[in-house]
Amino acid sequence: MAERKFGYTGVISVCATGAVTPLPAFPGRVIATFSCSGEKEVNLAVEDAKAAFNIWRQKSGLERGRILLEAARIIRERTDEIATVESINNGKSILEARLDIDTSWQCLEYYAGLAGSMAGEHIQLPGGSFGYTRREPLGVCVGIGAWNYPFQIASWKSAPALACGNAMVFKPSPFTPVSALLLAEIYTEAGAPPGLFNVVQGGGATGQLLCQHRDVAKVSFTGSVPTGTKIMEVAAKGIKPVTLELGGKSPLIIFADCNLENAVKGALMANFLTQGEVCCNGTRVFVQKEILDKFTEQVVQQTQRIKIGDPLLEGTRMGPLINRPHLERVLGFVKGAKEQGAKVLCGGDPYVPEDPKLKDGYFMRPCVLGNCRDDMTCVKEEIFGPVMSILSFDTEAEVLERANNTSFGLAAGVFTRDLQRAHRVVAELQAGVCFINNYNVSPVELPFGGYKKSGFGRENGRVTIEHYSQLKTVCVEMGDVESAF
Ligand SMILES: NC(=O)C1=CN([C@@H]2O[C@H](COP(=O)(O)OP(=O)(O)OC[C@H]3O[C@@H](n4cnc5c(N)ncnc54)[C@H](O)[C@@H]3O)[C@@H](O)[C@H]2O)C=CC1
Repeated sequence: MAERKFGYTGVISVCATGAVTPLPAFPGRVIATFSCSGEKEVNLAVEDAKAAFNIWRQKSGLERGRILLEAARIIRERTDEIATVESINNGKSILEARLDIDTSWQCLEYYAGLAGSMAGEHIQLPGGSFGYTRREPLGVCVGIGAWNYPFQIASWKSAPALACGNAMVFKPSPFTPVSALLLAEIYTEAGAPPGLFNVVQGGGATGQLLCQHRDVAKVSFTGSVPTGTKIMEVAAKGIKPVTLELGGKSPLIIFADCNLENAVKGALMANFLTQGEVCCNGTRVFVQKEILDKFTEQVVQQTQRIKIGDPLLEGTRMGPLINRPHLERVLGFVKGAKEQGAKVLCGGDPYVPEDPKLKDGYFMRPCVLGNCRDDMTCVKEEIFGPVMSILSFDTEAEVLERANNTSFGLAAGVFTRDLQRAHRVVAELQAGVCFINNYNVSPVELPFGGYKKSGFGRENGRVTIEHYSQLKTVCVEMGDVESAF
């Protein structure tokens, strides 16, 4: 077995006992052991990031961009290797892991391009006086990630942070601790000062230590609503800005005039990527009555064809869920849905692959639920697994009201051939990210983030610069002081 040791940037608290082996991760097998960071290690990591920040903030945007571009190049070159680690880390198929790595280096490239163009304004004032603004970094930012897109989340948070001149201490989810370390290694190799992107490991306690640290200027968090609430409370005590990327229960609206083939593909994209463990999934699929039967039949057929198994095999399209308790939770939602009157049209049960090595894996068959009503738990709560709920509707006004009847507001989708209807509907949808005639594509040029309880702040796109920088106003007097005294 080839051994691979993970390198770290600067002083970090991670202690990987033994090497991580990027070979088939048999279910339940320990691939790496990390110790959680306590107060001492968190302090060291922040101290280290502060030192790096003092070097980094003095570089021009162009210089920072050059290092980000180099890091993007290294990620691109190592795509297969990183994707393999990510697939083992999370359980997602190798095909999807490669896509995650692609969007990661694209994000670095995008912000590398913007780094050199960040600028303030010059404002003329009376009597030859003037003012100007400087766009300055915030300092040491903290990134806290969920387990579903470990490398991508670390990249989407660090790229804009670093482009703006900040340092970042990042804490991955304890369920997927491995791949963020590769990113740290790559930033260093690309020429970033040691400690600029620093990784600490641990769970909630470590996360809290980071959020409350007095030298931390900002927290960007991806995870659940309850944790987001706690983070906001802690950040409020220090008057720290936060970006919160939280959960969702997004609607996908299929009108009768849609291109049915695309709508069916869209519904699968909206529900079954990364074993359904995707925050922006369109899990409430509203289908106009006229095409309900046809749509449902085709969706079920295609869902049954999804190949489940070893995520490292090229043909696999769905791997295991993140862990046993989560699998049981998702299966529990299916059971509850049946009890409330939903009909399981396919899947929703544990899956045992033929390969004996995989027999204890956390696999389940992707599930389509019919006969759903808006008041069912499976329709109201985020399941975060491969479970699609199909609901039927009659009119546009009705479906809009039902689609918006949720405390979440991350994403929404609409399939129709009617151009005016498409834009009219998305204008009314209470969601931060809307898709017309597609679902779950996330080009890094477009801002991503939620409305309502799905959070605030944005990742990707130009706007994120606002979330990782602050504006300094400089007022310059060219005449004499006119004193009031
Ligand atoms: N909007 C978005 O971009 C995304 C949102 N999510 C959401 O994340 C959730 C699933 O991810 P999980 O990892 O289970 O979420 P989680 O909220 O349990 O944990 C997320 C991260 O927060 C850390 N954490 C836990 N307690 C903390 C505390 N008190 N202070 C600071 N950090 C703390 C965890 O260790 C982990 O790194 C789902 O609700 C999903 O919708 C997931 C991916 C993307």
